[in-house]
Amino acid sequence: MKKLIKNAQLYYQGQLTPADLLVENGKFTQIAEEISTDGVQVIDAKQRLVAPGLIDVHVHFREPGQVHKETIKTGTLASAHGGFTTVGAMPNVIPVPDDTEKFQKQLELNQKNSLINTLQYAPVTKDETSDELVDIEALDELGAFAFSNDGHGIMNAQSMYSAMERIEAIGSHLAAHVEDKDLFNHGVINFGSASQRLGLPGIKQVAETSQLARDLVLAKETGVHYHVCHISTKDGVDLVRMAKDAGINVTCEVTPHHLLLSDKDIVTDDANFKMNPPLRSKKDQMALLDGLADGTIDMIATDHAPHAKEEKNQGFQKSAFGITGIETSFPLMYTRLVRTGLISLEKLVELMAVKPAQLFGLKGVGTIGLNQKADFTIIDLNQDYTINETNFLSKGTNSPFIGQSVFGQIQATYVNGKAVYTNNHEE
Ligand SMILES: NC(=O)N[C@@H](CC(=O)O)C(=O)O
Ligand SMILES: [Zn+2]
Ligand SMILES: [Zn+2]
Repeated sequence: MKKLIKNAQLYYQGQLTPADLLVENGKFTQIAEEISTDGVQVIDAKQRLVAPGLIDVHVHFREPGQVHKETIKTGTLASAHGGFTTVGAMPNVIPVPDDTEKFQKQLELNQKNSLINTLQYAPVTKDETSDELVDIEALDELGAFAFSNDGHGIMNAQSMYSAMERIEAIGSHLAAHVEDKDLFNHGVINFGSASQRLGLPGIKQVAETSQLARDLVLAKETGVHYHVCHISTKDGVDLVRMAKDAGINVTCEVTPHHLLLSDKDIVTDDANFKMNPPLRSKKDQMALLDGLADGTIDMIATDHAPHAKEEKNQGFQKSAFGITGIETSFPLMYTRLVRTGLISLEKLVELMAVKPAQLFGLKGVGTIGLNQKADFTIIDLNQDYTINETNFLSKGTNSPFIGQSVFGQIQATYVNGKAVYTNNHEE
């Protein structure tokens, strides 16, 4: 089945350009200023942005184990609704896929239930909490996207060192949730004025930065591609900047919420603002924006971490860490970073598609190109709407951005040339 996308404002080879695109057998077979062919289905993009399908290297689907929070089906539908066609799913499901049998089962589940490309992280250690490494080579062989113990820091330096050596040897990637468990203690909110004001136990910044500093030294020694998950502090950004200057093979991601909010925004005991790492100080937030602008931060990732309502309506002390995020990421980033002039639209597409693909070595995604598979999204940059709980296709509806007005509504998302989400009846 052929499809002709007419009147696109296309992101192509780093630039925005008016174009038509022909899709045949799931691939782009022609990209030109004007294409006319008969007997094809025509989709009028109406001068809207046509971007490569967005890529999020950090999401949590909760299947198996906690399907009341999210399933692979609802998570991937929510992703498509957010303009995403490729995601990296973290392995903190139950059971953790920490051997070849469980990993194979996880891949099969993903395959069976995903509407988009779901890439699967393998854990670094057994159960994500032990010091014992998984069979890194075997899980890589099965198709692990990368390795991460997300949700937990890797406390044992020897385990981290060996993991890095082995992951480097196979050319894979290590994505680190940097958190020193002892320094983190029982905190629920950033340590500082907000924790004091609300009388809640604080999470010290050094819980993040001390482990990050250790890891950067180990990464230098081993040469591994070391990726920092959800960086949240000024000191963290400074460390990554120094490490990059020193030639260490490090990349990092930041979430929309850490870029747009600080602990000042937490005015009541509302767990829509509870996530790990926590929202930091205004100074940290500004440093993240600087790090994004100067290239220290390589990409935006949502850390989409859905939970059930009852798990999020119990205040900071008792609610779960994590918020829904994949559906609001593009509109928020576009509205708050591009429309305000902080970054260009081209740069945003780089941060949300091009760079994640490039830095994680993903072939054939993250850009639009001839004979490449047709993974793309159509976005109306001039359509505004209000984020509210009923918009979400994810089972998780807890967001600190509810009530906010945003531009950049996703009109449709295509994977292999097939619509996996459309907000109207054009297809
Ligand atoms: N970010 C969170 O607050 N929670 C994540 C775990 C994680 O990303 O560390 C989760 O799995 O719920
Ligand atoms: Zn994490
Ligand atoms: Zn996470």
